[in-house]
Amino acid sequence: MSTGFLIAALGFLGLGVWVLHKIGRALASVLEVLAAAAVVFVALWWLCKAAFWVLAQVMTRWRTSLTVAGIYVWCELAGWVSLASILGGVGLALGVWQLVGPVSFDQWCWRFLRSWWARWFVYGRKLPAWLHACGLSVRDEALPVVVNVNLVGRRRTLTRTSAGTSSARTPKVCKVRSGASWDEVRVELVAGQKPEDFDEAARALAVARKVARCQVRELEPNVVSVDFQRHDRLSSVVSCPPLPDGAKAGGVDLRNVWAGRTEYGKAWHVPLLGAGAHILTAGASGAGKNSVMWCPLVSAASAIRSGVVRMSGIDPKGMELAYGRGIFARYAVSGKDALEVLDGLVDEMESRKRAFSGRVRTIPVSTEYPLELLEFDEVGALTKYTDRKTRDAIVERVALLTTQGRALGISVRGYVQEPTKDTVPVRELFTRRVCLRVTSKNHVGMVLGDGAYERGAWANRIGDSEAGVGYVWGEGIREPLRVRAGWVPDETVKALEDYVTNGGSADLRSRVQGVAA
Ligand SMILES: Nc1ncnc2c1ncn2[C@@H]1O[C@H](COP(=O)(O)OP(=O)(O)OP(=O)(O)O)[C@@H](O)[C@H]1O
Repeated sequence: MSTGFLIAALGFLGLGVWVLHKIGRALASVLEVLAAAAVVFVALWWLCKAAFWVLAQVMTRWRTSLTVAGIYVWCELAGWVSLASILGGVGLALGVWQLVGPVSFDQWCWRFLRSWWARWFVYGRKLPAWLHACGLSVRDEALPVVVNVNLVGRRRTLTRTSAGTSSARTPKVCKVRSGASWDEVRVELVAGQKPEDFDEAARALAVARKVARCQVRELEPNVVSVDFQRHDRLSSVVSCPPLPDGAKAGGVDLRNVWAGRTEYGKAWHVPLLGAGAHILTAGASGAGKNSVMWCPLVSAASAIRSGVVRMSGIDPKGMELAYGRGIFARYAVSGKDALEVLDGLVDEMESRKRAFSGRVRTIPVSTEYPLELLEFDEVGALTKYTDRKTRDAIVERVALLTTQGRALGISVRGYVQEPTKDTVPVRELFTRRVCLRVTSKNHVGMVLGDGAYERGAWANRIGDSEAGVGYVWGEGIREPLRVRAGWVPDETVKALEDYVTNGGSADLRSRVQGVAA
């Protein structure tokens, strides 16, 4: 009995082991199939991703793709030695070009290479991290919750994905243009951002890039250009143009008169006539207001000499314009005389209105109806520090001329040290403003308008040695532009006076009297 039971038990046990063995083998082969399928699936997934990435690169970076394809085809057909020798030859030719004509080399070749390099190796790689560090990324608070289940420790944890840059959306770098001194990086904003956010972060971005200046320009509602200044092109003095040779004096475009250079290495032109011609220049003592005044006059010398421009000057200090007194047909030092000059201009304006009303919308300037250009130095001396009656009368006349003079060929250019509303109550009426070195950050906004400082017009940080450097903003200019006025030495002012008055033989005052008569 016990032997039979033992045999039966052993039989069952054997059967059980055999069944388990079969089940184990079946499970193992199922798992094997599943693992193989998973490997194939993952491999296919990565393959598709890689193919998609390559396709995207070819589509979006077609120049790089073409270059790579070209190099590959060349190596296949002609071998790498010929390619290397040709590249070496091209490099040598470029080196010679750089030595012989650095300006044309930069303009036609180097800036494209530099832009390409900056796009891929500087801004493409580093800008997202700088933007994130400067608070210019949008953190996605609705990140997916990841559930970590630990079977061994029977513990479950809920976590969000990491909070680094990968969890935040940063603006996309669209294009980089690298000029001689500025890199202009065009970025596309992400939803939730506005251009003003970039304005506020401009200084932090400059620090991140380790440059002195960063300026933000709004190009489209969702695209801004973040400009980094690599070199200061305005660090050395800009010379004013030579006076024309009397006999060869050509016509002057009074809407576009050379006044200095911009930080982009281009010429800075100012209008003396038409849109943007009423210019207010503010700057602390010694900031270089006089070069902003004299340089365009030197450029327009032939037009002043020929009588197409008639100059008026108000010079409360009696020193600055007095140095070139001969070029001014009307001139005043005291408040009473200033009022007389302004009245003369207002009368001229009224007579032009009568002569042209209903016939033209903008009068053509000529020797008969010249551009009346008023240079009003130290505006504050007469609009704040005189008796109330004179002050009010002066402010009223200046307001009349700046609001109505444009179409009638009358322009006013004012200069002031302290740009507060008390000192220049009519400052808003000047259509274009220049802010040279000022003593306080608040003055920048007072001169150039709200938001100018945030947009990079840091006129309070201009150094004492940078006389003539300033920012221009106003009608016709989208963003504050850093410029340096051409430096006009005393002897050039004298030469200008000599040129305009034809060696002192022309009495410009008679032109006013002639018209009045
Ligand atoms: N564009 C310039 N480039 C280089 N140096 C300049 C320039 N303009 C002026 N300077 C230098 O700065 C000095 C002061 O200039 P300027 O007399 O024009 O200042 P300002 O602003 O008119 O001062 P103030 O209001 O006291 O008359 C000049 O004597 C000259 O040495």
